[in-house]
Amino acid sequence: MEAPGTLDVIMARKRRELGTRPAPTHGAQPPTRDFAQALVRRVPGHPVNVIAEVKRKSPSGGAFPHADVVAVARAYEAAGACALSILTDGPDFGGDLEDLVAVRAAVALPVLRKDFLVAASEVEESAAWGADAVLLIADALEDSVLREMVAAAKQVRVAALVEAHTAEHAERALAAGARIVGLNNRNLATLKTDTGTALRVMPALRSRSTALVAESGLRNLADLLAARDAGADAVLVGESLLRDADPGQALRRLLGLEGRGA
Ligand SMILES: O=C(O)c1ccccc1NCC(=O)[C@H](O)[C@H](O)COP(=O)(O)O
Repeated sequence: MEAPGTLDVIMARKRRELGTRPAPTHGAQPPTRDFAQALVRRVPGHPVNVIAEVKRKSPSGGAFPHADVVAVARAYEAAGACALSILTDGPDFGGDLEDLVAVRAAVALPVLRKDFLVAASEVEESAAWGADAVLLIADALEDSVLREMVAAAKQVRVAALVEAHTAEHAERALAAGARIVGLNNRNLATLKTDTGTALRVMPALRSRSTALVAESGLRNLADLLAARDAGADAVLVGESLLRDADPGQALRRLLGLEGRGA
C-alpha cells in the first residue's frame, strides 16, 4: 500500500475530487504577470532568483508555524523573491484557492498555483482564479494529458512550470511543449530529498528550455550557488524559509544578504 502524502496517493485523491468543486466565482481574470520573465530576469545583487513558497504544512515537513499566508508572502516580496508559489491543496498542505486570491491581491509578484492538477479544465480554473502560472507534474501525467494541459496553459495565457524528478520525465516535459522545467530534488514516491538530483539533470536541458528551476530541499547559499552553476535560472524554496520565525529574514540569509540591509 502507498504511504499517505505520497504523489500517487495525492493524485488518486485529486482524480476523485475532479468535478466536485463548484465552478470558479472569479470570472474576471486579471492581467497575467509574466512568470517566465520573472525567473530569467536576475534580481540585482542576488546569486540566483528565488521562487518562495507559502504552505501551512506538508506531508514530509509537518506543520509550519505560519497560518497567515498573506503576511508570509509580503515578507518574501520585501526580501526580494522573484515570484511566489502558493499551495492550494487543502488536505495535505493546508491551502485553498482563496489563499491564492488573497496573496495575489497583496503583492505585485507573479504567483504560481502549486497543486496536483490532473486535467486541462483545472488549468482554466487556475487562470480564472488569477494564477499567473501553474505547476504540472510530468511524472504523474500521461503524455497526452500533459500535452493538453501545456496547450491549455498557453491558451489561457498562464505559464506552465512542468516538474520532473528524472531526466526521462524532463525529456517528456519538453516533448509535451514545456518551456519552463523544474527539477524536483524530492522523490515524491518516497518523500526523500537529494539536492544532487537537479544538479545532475539540469545541464543537459540548458539550451532547450526558456527557464530551469531547481526545487526542494535547498537550505543554504551553497545549495543555491550549486543550482545556479548547474544551470538553474531560479530555485523554489519552501521549508527552510518556513521553519524560521521570520521567513523574510530567512530568505535574505539564504541569499547571503543578511547584514547588507537588502
Ligand atoms: O513536500 C512534500 O512533502 C510533498 C509531498 C508530496 C508531494 C509534493 C510535496 N512537495 C512539493 C514540493 O516538492 C515542495 O513543495 C517544493 O518543491 C518546495 O520544497 P521545500 O523547499 O523542500 O519545501
